[in-house]
Amino acid sequence: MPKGIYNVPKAFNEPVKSYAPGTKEREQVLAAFKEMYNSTVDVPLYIGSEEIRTGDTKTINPPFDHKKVVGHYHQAEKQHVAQAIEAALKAKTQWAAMAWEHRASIFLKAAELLAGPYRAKINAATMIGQAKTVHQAEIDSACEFIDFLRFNVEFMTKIYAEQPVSSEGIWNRMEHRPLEGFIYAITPFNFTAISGNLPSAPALMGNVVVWKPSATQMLSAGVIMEVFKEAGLPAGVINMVSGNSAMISEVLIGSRDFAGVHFTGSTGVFNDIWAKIGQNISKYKTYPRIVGETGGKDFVLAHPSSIPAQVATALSRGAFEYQGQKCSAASRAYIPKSIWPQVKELLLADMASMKMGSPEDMSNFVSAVITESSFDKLAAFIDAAKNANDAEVIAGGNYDKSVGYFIEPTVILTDNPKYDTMCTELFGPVLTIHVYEDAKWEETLKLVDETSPYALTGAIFSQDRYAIEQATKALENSAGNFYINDKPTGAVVGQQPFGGARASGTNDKAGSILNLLRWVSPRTIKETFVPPTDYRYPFLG
Ligand SMILES: NC(=O)c1ccc[n+]([C@@H]2O[C@H](COP(=O)([O-])OP(=O)(O)OC[C@H]3O[C@@H](n4cnc5c(N)ncnc54)[C@H](O)[C@@H]3O)[C@@H](O)[C@H]2O)c1
Ligand SMILES: N[C@@H](CCC=O)C(=O)O
Repeated sequence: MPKGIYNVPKAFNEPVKSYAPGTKEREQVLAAFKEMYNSTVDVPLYIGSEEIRTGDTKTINPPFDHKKVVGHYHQAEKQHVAQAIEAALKAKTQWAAMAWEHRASIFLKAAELLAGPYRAKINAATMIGQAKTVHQAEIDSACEFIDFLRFNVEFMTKIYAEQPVSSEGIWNRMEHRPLEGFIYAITPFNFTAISGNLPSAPALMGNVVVWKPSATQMLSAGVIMEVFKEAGLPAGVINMVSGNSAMISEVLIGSRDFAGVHFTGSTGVFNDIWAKIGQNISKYKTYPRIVGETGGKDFVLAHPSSIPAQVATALSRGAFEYQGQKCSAASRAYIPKSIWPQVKELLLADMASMKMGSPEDMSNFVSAVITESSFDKLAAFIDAAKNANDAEVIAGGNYDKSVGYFIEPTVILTDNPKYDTMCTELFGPVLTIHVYEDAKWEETLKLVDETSPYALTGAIFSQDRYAIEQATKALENSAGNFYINDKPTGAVVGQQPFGGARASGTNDKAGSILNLLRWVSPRTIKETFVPPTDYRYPFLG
């Protein structure tokens, strides 16, 4: 037990390295890339203290060179998932009882390992396995992951410090217990940082976790487990299983000890998980916490007063960085007629200069999309737009999967504001633009709000403060992360807590105190120093 009321190191955002030619970090990441690309890793299941190799493996292939094999990962069977629950529950008592400063130390050490000795490795794994350019890998797998770890430690101490008042003669205390049971963390392919945060945030608060990464993030998932182990995380606190998602969910959500799910991924999958939890509700020891951050159809709305170069740059970056595979990516835009010719000219010039290929070639701005099924889906939407009466492809539109799953950054222009790609999440480098009459600004605000079921991110551009105020109010429920004169991507931990409502999730704001509060169950303790010894009130005489 602590013998002091400790202060933790002040959290700060990890500075983003430049990787400019001639820098040490560029040399290091390229060396790590080469080494990983020319070897084959074998990613096991991590259950308790064991690394389990089931022999039922799947290959890991870089999306930009899909015939290349850079490793294998092992798939779990039912018995392994049950074993992971057992290992978690076995670790629980000791982990939950460990003094908080030791839990904090483990995750602060993980942050420093990522900032130093593991930086090149985790970035290279993210570049290869998830097809991120070096800058996109750096802001995700290095900086955002480090930020989650550092800031969560600080938030944890704020939660513990928040105490009720005590009136004379009594002492009221609040303790924040971990949940009874285990947490199921399910993570998406597109952010290594999210994969690290979803199991580690509940673990930091004293919980034990079974983590299921995405099949297309296994290369960096393996590195995350290496980092946690080297940081000193005790066996069984975070157990990693991969394989058939439906089977894994059936076992975990079907367990009496299931205490919560920490999910990030698509809305459909989250809805299924919620329904499964509902079906099992009478089985659980405690009501499970359900936290899910899901899809988006994120908008950029320009006012006639906005500056065309700013709008065009926000679209180039917001829509096409990481091939549009951010839940926050700008995927629908509303541009007033008066500035459209300039915005169009600048945007198309930007796009003409974007190079696409392997992340190893650092002159590439974009790379491949994650899988063949994603490629096929995107190609079908592009073809449909080419054949539509109410839409046209005005830039890009080509695709080729012979070597990698390459989809050219594409812009669809539509005069139908409810055109399919204005409403449906595509999750790729496809931006749909609707040009509106300047006089229809207010109608367009309504349109932006009502067009999609999602409410994750959105951006408005304007030089007119009245218009900014009006849009901020009109779009109050349209986005959980709302940007004024900035692109809708790139939230920073501690600065722009992230998440949305409506079909975009439970809005529990990853990278904030609000998220950590979901992983504890407070107990109020009242202690009376001198208890009464007579039941009669004074007025009874
Ligand atoms: N709101 C956010 O913060 C946020 C962040 C990143 C990604 N996303 C969303 O994630 C999606 C893209 O990621 P993805 O393609 O990895 O999503 P996905 O929904 O296909 O997969 C997410 C995770 O769920 C797993 N899964 C699939 N079926 C399952 C089941 N029946 N039971 C349990 N797990 C199951 C997958 O294996 C993966 O680990 C997009 O919709 C994007 O908007 C949202
Ligand atoms: N937090 C990231 C998006 C995560 C989802 O993919 C951003 O703000 O761009």
